[in-house]
Amino acid sequence: MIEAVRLTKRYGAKTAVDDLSFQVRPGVVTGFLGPNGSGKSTTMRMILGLDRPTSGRVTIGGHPFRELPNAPRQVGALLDARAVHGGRTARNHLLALAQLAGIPAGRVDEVLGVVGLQDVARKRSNGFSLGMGQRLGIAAALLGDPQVLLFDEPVNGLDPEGILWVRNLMKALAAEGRTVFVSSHLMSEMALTADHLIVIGRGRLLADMSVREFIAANSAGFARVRVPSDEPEQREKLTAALTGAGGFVLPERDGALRVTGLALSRISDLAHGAGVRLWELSPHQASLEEAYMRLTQSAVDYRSTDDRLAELGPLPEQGPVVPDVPLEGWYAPPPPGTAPSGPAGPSGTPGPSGAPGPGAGRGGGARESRTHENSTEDTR
Ligand SMILES: Nc1ncnc2c1ncn2[C@@H]1O[C@H](COP(=O)(O)OP(=O)(O)OP(=O)(O)O)[C@@H](O)[C@H]1O
Repeated sequence: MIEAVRLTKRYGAKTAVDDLSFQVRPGVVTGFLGPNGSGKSTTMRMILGLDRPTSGRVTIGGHPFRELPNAPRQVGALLDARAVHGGRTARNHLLALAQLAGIPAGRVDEVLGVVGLQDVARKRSNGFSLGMGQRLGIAAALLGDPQVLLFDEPVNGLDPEGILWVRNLMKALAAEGRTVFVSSHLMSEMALTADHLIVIGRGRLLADMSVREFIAANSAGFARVRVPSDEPEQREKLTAALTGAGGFVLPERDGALRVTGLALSRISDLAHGAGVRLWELSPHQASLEEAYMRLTQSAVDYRSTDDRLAELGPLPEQGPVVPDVPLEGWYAPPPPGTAPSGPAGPSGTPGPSGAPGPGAGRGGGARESRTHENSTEDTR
């Protein structure tokens, strides 16, 4: 188990990690999520004894990393896949690491096979693609057959097949009872890989819960309403009626209206009262990616000026909604046969949802919201 207690790291005036306490348990994949610059890598570096905490502590199996006997055989990590001596072949790189850690050479060929690099084992790694470099980094992490594994953004640069492979590998390692801690800035990927989530923003803990609890605590139901496409004035009329009744209305890109704060029956009555014909009135559940972006939106350092998330307004107050069928993206209609029938929330929108579908997440997370980088902070 990894345990952080009031972990804090300051670089001059910058607080990269702020009073962070959490536990990472064996047997499950724990996703470590946060927008760019939220302190994930700094936390991982402190777990691995590469950075000293300003205050607080972090231990693995009860010991600080530097005090672990034979650490490479207990803890494996992928931090920066580019940190490889490019002049060496993949096999020689791993052999050097194995020798340092007293690991038998036979294990090198084993892990090369596990990561699928056996055919290029005798090629110099400076000719490797980013994805091959990631695989080599993962091979290095697996070398000591460790019980505790840390992966910092392991799917960076991987193609869809590689991403699936990493996902399955993480799950298999956890199923063997290992502690698997994986950072990412993409909720959509973590939702498919992790069982448990630790979410941070600006170095502070925002959430520490299972994926299922995360959805329940953070997602919100909404209604999608559509008027005939050739009657824009009807849309205006309906918007005025819904807003007047206390609803929050957001126009979607395809002409539909996204409504929160009003029950479906109330929306229907208001439309009828205003003499507006409806082509669609359907309940939806916000995507997991959106829930994540809502949670972290005040903790994002860099934001695009064209950020429609900011227009969404606050989450309507409601009890937890635990979804049980896959979510669709923001603008997709519900899949056939998933018309919900459960109890309605305050907005009258029972929740067809669950893990995000392929369309979940508009724009794929905070990285794409970045318009400029504060290079004075990136002094590593
Ligand atoms: N050595 C350093 N000196 C000064 N500031 C640093 C140093 N390392 C990290 N920081 C700052 O601390 C903050 C957290 O950085 P960190 O790399 O841990 O975030 P991250 O969540 O891993 O981000 P990303 O997803 O972009 O990799 C950032 O503002 C970063 O600029």
